Amino acid sequence: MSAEVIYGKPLAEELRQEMKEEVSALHEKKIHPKLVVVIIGEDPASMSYVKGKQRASEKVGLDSELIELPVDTSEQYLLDLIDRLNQDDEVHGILVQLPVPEHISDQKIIESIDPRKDVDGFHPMNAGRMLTGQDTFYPCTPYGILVMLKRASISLEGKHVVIVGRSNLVGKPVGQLLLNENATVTHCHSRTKDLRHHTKQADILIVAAGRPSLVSGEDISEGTVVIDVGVNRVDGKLTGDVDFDSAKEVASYITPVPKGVGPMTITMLLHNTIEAAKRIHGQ
Ligand SMILES: NC(=O)C1=CN([C@@H]2O[C@H](COP(=O)(O)OP(=O)(O)OC[C@H]3O[C@@H](n4cnc5c(N)ncnc54)[C@H](OP(=O)(O)O)[C@@H]3O)[C@@H](O)[C@H]2O)C=CC1
Ligand SMILES: Nc1nc(=O)c2c([nH]1)NC[C@@H]1CN(c3ccc(C(=O)N[C@@H](CCC(=O)O)C(=O)O)cc3)C=[N+]21
Repeated sequence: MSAEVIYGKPLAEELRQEMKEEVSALHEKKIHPKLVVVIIGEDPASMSYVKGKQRASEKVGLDSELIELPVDTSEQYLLDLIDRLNQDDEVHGILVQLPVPEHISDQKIIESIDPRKDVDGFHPMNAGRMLTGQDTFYPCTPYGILVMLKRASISLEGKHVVIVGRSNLVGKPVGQLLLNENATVTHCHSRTKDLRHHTKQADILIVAAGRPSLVSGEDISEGTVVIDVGVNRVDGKLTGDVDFDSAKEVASYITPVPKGVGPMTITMLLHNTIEAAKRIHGQ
C-alpha cells in the first residue's frame, strides 16, 4: 500500500482566498485587522517562518508589522512594548516568536499579552478555555492539524491518537483539541519507554519532537494516518520527524514536510487575527 499524501499547501491557499474576501468585507466596515509579530534576535529558522507569516498576511490583505529587536533586548523593554500593543486599538493580534533568549521569561511574556489579542492561543486563559472545551483562540499548529484531518474526512471519534511530543506549543494542545473531538489520546515524550510499542498502536500518529527521522515505516502499523509536524534543517534541507519514504509504504495518509502542516499553521494564525479583529469590534 502507498499512502495518500495530504498537502497543506492547496488547502491553505483555498482558505486564504476565503479570508481575503472576509477581510475586504471588514475593510468596508472600516475594520482593518492587524497582526504584529515581534522577534528577538536573528535565528535564521525563525526569520524564515516570520517572513512566511508576513507574506501570507499581505496576500489576504491583513495589515502586518514586524518588530525586530536585538538579542540583548531587556525583558522590561519587551513587556513595555507588549503593553503598548495591548493598548493600541489598531492592533488585533500580537505574536512573540518563540523561543525568546534565555534572559527573558517566555511565560512572563505570554502572560503579558492581552488574551483578546493572543492569536497564538498560548495565554493561560486561552489554554484553560480550550482545556475546559470553551470557544477560544486555538494554537495555530494544532488547529491547522484539526482542519487538515477534517478536510481529508478522517474521523476522530473513538480513534486512538498517539502524539510524540508534549510541548506547550504543539504536543499538549493538539492532544487537548483532539480529545475534545472524542479521540482517545496518548502522549509520548523523551522518557517514554519503548516508543515503537506506542506508535504501533496509533490509528492517527502525530509526531512533533523536532528529531529528524525519529519515526520510520517500521514504527507504524498498516493503515495509520501520519501527521509530521517536525521542521528540521538537515544539511540545509528541510525535513520532518518522519522518514517519509518508508512511512508512506505503510500509512494510509501522510503529510509531507515542507508543504504539509507548516502552511496550515500560518493560515490559522491569519484566521485567528481576523477573529480577534471581529471580536474586538463586536462583529
Ligand atoms: N509545522 C509547524 O507549523 C510547526 C513545526 N514545529 C516543529 O515541530 C517540532 C516540535 O516542536 P516543539 O513542540 O516546539 O518542540 P519541543 O522541543 O518544545 O518539544 C519536543 C517534544 O518532543 C519530545 N521528544 C524529543 N525527543 C524525543 C524522543 N527521542 N522520543 C520521544 N519524544 C521526544 C520532547 O520530550 P520531553 O518533553 O520529555 O523533553 C518534547 O515533549 C520541531 O521540529 C518544530 O520545529 C513547531 C511548531 C510549528
Ligand atoms: N509564537 C510562536 N508561534 C508559532 O507558531 C511558532 C513560534 N513561535 N516559533 C517557531 C514555530 C515554528 N513554526 C512554523 C510555522 C510555519 C512553518 C512553515 O510554514 N513551514 C513551511 C516551510 C518554510 C521554510 O521554507 O522555511 C513548510 O513546512 O512548508 C514552519 C514552522 C511556528 N512556530
